[in-house]
Parts: sequence; C-alpha cells; structure tokens
Amino acid sequence: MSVSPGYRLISLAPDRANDMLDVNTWAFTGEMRAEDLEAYASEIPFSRTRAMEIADPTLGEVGDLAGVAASYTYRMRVPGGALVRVAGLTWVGVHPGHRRRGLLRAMMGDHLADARARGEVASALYAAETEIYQRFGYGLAARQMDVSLPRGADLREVPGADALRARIEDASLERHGGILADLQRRMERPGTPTLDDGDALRARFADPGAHRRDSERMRILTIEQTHGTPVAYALFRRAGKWDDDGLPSGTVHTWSFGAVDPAATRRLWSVLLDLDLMGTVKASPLALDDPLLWLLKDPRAARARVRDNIWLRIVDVPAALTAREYLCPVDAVVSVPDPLFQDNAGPWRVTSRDGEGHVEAAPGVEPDVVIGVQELSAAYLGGVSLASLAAAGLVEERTPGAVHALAAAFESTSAPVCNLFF
Ligand SMILES: CC(=O)SCCNC(=O)CCNC(=O)[C@H](O)C(C)(C)COP(=O)(O)OP(=O)(O)OC[C@H]1O[C@@H](n2cnc3c(N)ncnc32)[C@H](O)[C@@H]1OP(=O)(O)O
Repeated sequence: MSVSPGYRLISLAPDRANDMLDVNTWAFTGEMRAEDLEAYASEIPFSRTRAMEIADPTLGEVGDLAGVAASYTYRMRVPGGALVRVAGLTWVGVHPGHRRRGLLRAMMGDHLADARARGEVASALYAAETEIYQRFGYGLAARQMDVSLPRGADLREVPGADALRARIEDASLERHGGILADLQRRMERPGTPTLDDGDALRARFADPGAHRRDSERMRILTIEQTHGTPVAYALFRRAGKWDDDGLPSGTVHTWSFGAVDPAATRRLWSVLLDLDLMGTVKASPLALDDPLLWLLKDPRAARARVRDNIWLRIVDVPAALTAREYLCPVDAVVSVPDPLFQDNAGPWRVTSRDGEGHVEAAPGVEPDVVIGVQELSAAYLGGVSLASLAAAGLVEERTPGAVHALAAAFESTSAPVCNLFF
C-alpha cells in the first residue's frame, strides 16, 4: 500500500479527538457545536483510528490532519447462525482541500490489510455515496426497508405478547448497555452484529444534540418477561407537532430495534404504535421480510422505501465460506478474482452435504463458476442471489447449471439486515 507523497499515515490518540472531528466536519459539512464535542468523541474507537497527517509544508500545516478513518470490531451473524468477526468501517472523511489525491485509497488499503491481520473475515460499512467503495471490493450485502405507519395501525394477535412488560426510559449506557449487548447476541437474523466490544457499545449511546433536530433526546423501549429477562428493545425519539387544526400529529422515529421471538416483536410494535400525541411511526431499519410486515392487519398501511443497508467486503474467502451454512448440498469449484488479496482467488472447492461448509484449495482445477470478490461479498449473507448477479452478467458460469446449484445453496431462510447504523 502506498501513501500519497507529502502525507503520512498515523494511528490517532484520544487527545486528538477534536482534530479528527474537525476533519469530519469539513468532510461532511455543517457545524459541530461545542456542546456536542464530548458526545461525538465518545463514539470514536481510538484503538482502531487512523489518520493522514500532512508531512509536507507545501500541502498545509505539517502535523494537521487531512483524512481520517476508523473501525469498530463486531461479530456478525451469518446464515446458519455462526458469528464471524467483521470490521465495521466508519468515520471516513478527507478534508475537501486534500481530496482526490489518493488519501482514501491509501486508508482503505491499510484498513483492509489490518482487518485481515486481526483475523476478521470481512469489513462492513454504510456508504455515504454508494459508488465510493465498490472499487475496493465492497458488495451490497443487505437492503433495508424504512416504513412509515399511522399511529394505531392494527396488529394480529400473538399468544403471550400482552403478558410481556414494557419499560420506557432515557437510554443510558450504564442502565441499558448490558441489555443491548445481550439482545444483539441472541438475535438470529443474518447481518445482526453483536455489541461485545466496548467501543461499539459505547457509540450506541452517544446522543449529540445535533442528532436530535426537532426531536427529544434518545429514549429506549425495552420489553421483558415477567421475571425480568429482556426480549426486545427499540431506541427511539418522538418529535411533537400540532397541526393547523390543533390536532396532535407527532412522529416516533426508531433507528435500531430487535426482538428475540414473535411475542416480543408484537409487544414492541404495539407500544411504539400507541404513544400519545403521535400521528406517525417511522420504523427503520426493517429487513425485507421483517415480521412487522406480516403482523400488520393492513399491510398497505406501511408506506415503504427500500435502500441499501450494509456493504460487505470479504477479506478472507476460505474462512468466510467455511463459516456459513449451505441450504442444500453443493459441490462446486469457485474462483474469486480479488485485486487486493491474490490469495483469495483460489480456485476453491466448496462442498456441503449437511449444511456445514467445507472449503479447500483446488490448485489447477478449472472453476465451475468465477465470482469476483465484490459479488461474493454481496451474496454472502444470503440477501442477494448469485443467480440474479449472473443474470446481470456479474458472475461467470463455466459449467452449465453450476450457478443455479450454488445460488440455491447460498440462499438464506431470512433476509439479512444490520440493525445498528455505524
Ligand atoms: C464508511 C463511511 O464512513 S462513509 C463516509 C465517506 N465520507 C464522505 O462521504 C465524506 C465526504 N467525502 C470525502 O471525505 C472524500 O471525498 C472521500 C473519503 C469520499 C474520498 O476521499 P479521497 O481521498 O478524495 O479519495 P481518493 O482520492 O483516494 O479516491 C479513490 C478513488 O475513489 C473515487 N472516489 C472518491 N470519492 C468518490 C465519490 N464520492 N464518488 C465516486 N467515486 C469517488 C476516486 O475517483 C478514486 O477513483 P480511482 O482511484 O478508482 O480513479
């Protein structure tokens, strides 16, 4: 990996939080209010934060930061239930005065090599602009639905739901950190990240005023069984509003929620859909097959918008393919061209008889299918069919029928979604 001349890549220490936030304010535009600095700084994972420092006085003040990037460490659920280690890339920003000189490219090379060295099988991110990261091998692995529902939308009954207790409180790391970590660990949908890491968990509860806009501070709804075991949560805010006729028409926003069983799901939404003075509930991010869609008596009441959720980049192909399950028996030789990590290319023989994946190097064997690392990453969580990528000309079938067989094996019984934005 080469660093653009005149810059040096450094690890960033916590005492430079304000410098980092300054670069991000330049990159993302807007003003960072003095009273928000502490909250933003609490979100930065300093043990994994890198920056591009100016080293040449003709480019600016030597020692000033020109670009930054950081990552959290997660374990992410994959089809079949295994948890794989994933780096969650975030905070990427280059000062507009230093853009298009290769700073991002250098930081991406560093990030992906670092993730691999740490034993993470993939890097995941939310893209500010979707074209940026595909050149580095990221594929769109999950899409999400954001729905807008009228207050009081009727839900079908689920036995046991009404007996569950609901608590509504200010969200706090001390009081709710353990509950979130526990629930994220128990949720089974592919794409769900755990919050075992302290940095990633702390970032959930940072609540800078700028995030609120016209809404209240961050609240949390937790659903628990009568003996106190948590079974669901939603982080949310309400924005109060009165319309011209004096009628209350506030909005509830939820941006992170999860439940471990059907009764918990039903109870969670029955509370969120019935908050006083609200007219609308904006729920995000739903998986494309989220159970809320089936609970609604009037599914048309949900006005939905679909957009990209997480982008994934596998950095260790054999480890990734071994970790997930295969829905039907498969025996195929796959080659995975990867411009950054040549040893990902294989060819790999992927076999599974009982759901469990076996992957072994097959040097010299003609591949049945050629799948670039971007497409393999897109298909990995089971949210994108390899057959649909082949139909778009993005997967090359060398043995007739091989794509169909692989695509069937790569399916997932539930659509992936990452329920935590980072
Ligand atoms: C995971 C996250 O944190 S998402 C947040 C990303 N940050 C932002 O969007 C903030 C605003 N933008 C920026 O800070 C910068 O413009 C960045 C980080 C997007 C790009 O940084 P730069 O240092 O200018 O990128 P760099 O010069 O390394 O470009 C690398 C390649 O990406 C391309 N590229 C960079 N930005 C974009 C973009 N916004 N859209 C499309 N392509 C882009 C470049 O053209 C270049 O292409 P090539 O080398 O294949 O010809």
